[in-house]
Amino acid sequence: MKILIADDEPMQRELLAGFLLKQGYAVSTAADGEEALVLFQREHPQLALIDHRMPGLMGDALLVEIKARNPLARVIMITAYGEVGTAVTVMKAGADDFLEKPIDLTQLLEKIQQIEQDLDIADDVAEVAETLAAGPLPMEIIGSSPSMQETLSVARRVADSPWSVLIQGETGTGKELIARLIHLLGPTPDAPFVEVNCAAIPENLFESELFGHEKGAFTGADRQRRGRFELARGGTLFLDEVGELPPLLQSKLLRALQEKRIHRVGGERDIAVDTRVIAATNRDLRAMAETGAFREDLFFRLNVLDVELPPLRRRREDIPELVAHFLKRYARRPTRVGLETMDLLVRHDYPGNVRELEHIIQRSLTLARGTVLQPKDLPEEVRQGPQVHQGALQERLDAMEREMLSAALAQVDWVQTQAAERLGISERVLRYKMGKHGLQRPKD
Ligand SMILES: Nc1ncnc2c1ncn2[C@@H]1O[C@H](COP(=O)(O)OP(=O)(O)OP(=O)(O)O)[C@@H](O)[C@H]1O
Repeated sequence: MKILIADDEPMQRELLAGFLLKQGYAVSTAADGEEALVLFQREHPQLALIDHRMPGLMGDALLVEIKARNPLARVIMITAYGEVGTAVTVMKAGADDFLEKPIDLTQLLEKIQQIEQDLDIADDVAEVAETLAAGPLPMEIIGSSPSMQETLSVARRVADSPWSVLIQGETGTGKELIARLIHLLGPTPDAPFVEVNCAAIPENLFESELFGHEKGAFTGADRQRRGRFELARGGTLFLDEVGELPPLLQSKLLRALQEKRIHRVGGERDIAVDTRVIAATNRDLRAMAETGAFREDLFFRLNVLDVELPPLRRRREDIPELVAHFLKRYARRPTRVGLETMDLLVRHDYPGNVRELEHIIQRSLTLARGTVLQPKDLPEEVRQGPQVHQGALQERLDAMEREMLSAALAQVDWVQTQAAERLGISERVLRYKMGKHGLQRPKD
């Protein structure tokens, strides 16, 4: 049996690894959650021993990621002594078992042997892991409309080349899905696919997140850490919402792409990386490059190949098929969609695109009484159908929206989290709306 140990505490890690090796198990060790995930993808262990408290990707998050990649893999969570609450939480979150510190090695061995007995199906685990490792499979991408077919055929053609790809499309159109498809169809489908959401990382942590850091590089850097660029070595680095990358990082990314080398924060030497970069954006990056809001040379680097994802309202013929797909995925029992309901679904405009449709189906399923979705199960804005008073009214509303957005943003010095909170919308919706109205932080 292969066992993965994830613990940031070197002593504990080595103690466990040494003990388990002596018992004849194949052991690999990781010092943090990200590394653990990479190892998990590569080696398909049947069991992971995870320290609940780790910096970076926490034990909880790692648990979820592992179970998402292979539901059959077992996870034993190591919790601090006396933290009954934590133990309950991790079990609820899907851990198979937990052990309190200090670890009783005899007890650990018993648990492992029990798992081994349960896992006569050990071979199946490896097989499932292999199919799941790279995320959603290509056939899960729905779209027979001509525009989606065109997009998919471009994606297939660019997959083989080593060049950077820029995927453009509104929020929720499936950019990440296409990025995974390109990775899977590329020359190294088994290598890691590592995602970075450029809008979600605080500016001061960006460089270390992307390129890693050496021990002591800054206050709090109490150990060496590899960045996502390095973790994606040989595979694909997916830079989501690349338009949000701060200017300094834009230069550093450009250098990394040009020289195929990176530099950890506080590091003395360069590290060669043969990582393919796929970037995605819901903003008009070309326009941003033209106005100087995004480095033009970086734009050209990223945009060597480009894939365009059409908004859902431009390919309404895909809607029924997507509805069927999400019903199959989320309905607990066979469920149909009434004619009138489907009609409303096809006519809705979906500013949040496929993700919005997915959420609508999920939500409707929880509201529906019978096995047929009715119009009353749909959210208000879908049920009302397309607005008749477009034109003048729409223009006024748009103008009002734009004004409210820019006022809210200016009040909080363009901190998007705070502006979204003031407006009572999610950050994602805020960014979408900023894109729609071409709102950008003014340069000082
Ligand atoms: N063609 C499709 N077939 C099936 N599912 C899809 C399709 N397109 C998108 N989805 C689903 O819709 C959701 C959103 O897709 P994804 O995260 O890839 O969008 P995105 O463009 O990367 O969004 P964002 O810009 O907000 O990051 C996901 O759950 C994805 O699985």
